[in-house]
Amino acid sequence: MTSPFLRIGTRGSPLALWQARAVRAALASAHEVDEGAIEIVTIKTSGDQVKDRPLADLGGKGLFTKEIEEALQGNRVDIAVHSAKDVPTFLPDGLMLAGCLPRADVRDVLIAPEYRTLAALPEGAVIGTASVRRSALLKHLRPDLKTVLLRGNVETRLRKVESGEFQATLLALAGLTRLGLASHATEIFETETMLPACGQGAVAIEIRADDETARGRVEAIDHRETSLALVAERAMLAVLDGSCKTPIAGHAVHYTSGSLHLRGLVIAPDGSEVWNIKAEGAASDAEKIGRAAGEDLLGRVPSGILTEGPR
Ligand SMILES: NCc1[nH]cc(CCC(=O)O)c1CC(=O)O
Repeated sequence: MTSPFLRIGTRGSPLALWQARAVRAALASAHEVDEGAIEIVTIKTSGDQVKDRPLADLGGKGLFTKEIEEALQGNRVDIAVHSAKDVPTFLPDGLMLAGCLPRADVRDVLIAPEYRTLAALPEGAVIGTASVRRSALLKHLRPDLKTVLLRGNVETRLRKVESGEFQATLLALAGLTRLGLASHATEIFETETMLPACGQGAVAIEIRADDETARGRVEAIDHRETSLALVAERAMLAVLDGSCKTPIAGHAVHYTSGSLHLRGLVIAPDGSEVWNIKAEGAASDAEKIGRAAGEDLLGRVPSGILTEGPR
């Protein structure tokens, strides 16, 4: 038996599998190998197992990546494919991000089958979301709304809102689109209204830093504009030590002129206060732009906001 061209580690959720297959297709085409030569290995993560508690209670980020990263470190897979949004701010030793697919739409959407828009939701309406960022931004826009924990994969969340358990939920348009479910969106929020999570809409590929072969193969499909935007967003997060507890948002846009614009914010979990930052520079300085934005926010946001989680 010949050994596979590459082994891809991924979660087994429909969204994760879509992403892994998209990476496989891009690799097969760039390297002119049969898709069958690229193996997809599904791995269960802790995030897939614990469904009844907020992610913040479970020690923050890494829940959807830990076991996949262990498989990567243990040489059981060669590359790991993740939603960039779920990749921890600080990677485990010996691992690195080597590339991204072209970014999809970064916007969040409302799914409110009965009321359709945020403005039309009745006073005190209940919104199901597992994201402290979305919960805080929603409350900033509509302080009367209630948010409750809603975990589970995209399909489960849709089912709960459609059965009337909640009046609405918020999801990333990118995930819905990948699953062919974008028609469920009843309102699309512009990024000015609801700044996305760092990495939202991007698919990132992680490798062992010392694996030159995998690196070369992944770099051949890297979408540079997306990777540079991700570098800026993640550099900002690294300064703020972003965790699931602290609502942080960030979005960088790479313009064809070669400039990179980054917007970021930190928001009090109850939505009562927001700290914004805008930064720009040459895309080649992506890391510097992100770090400076993070440091600017760090200087203005009360430390209690960054260290205390919402309860
Ligand atoms: N944490 C779950 C997760 N991770 C990535 C996406 C959507 C796809 C993306 O943003 O690339 C989602 C679901 C959601 O937030 O709606």
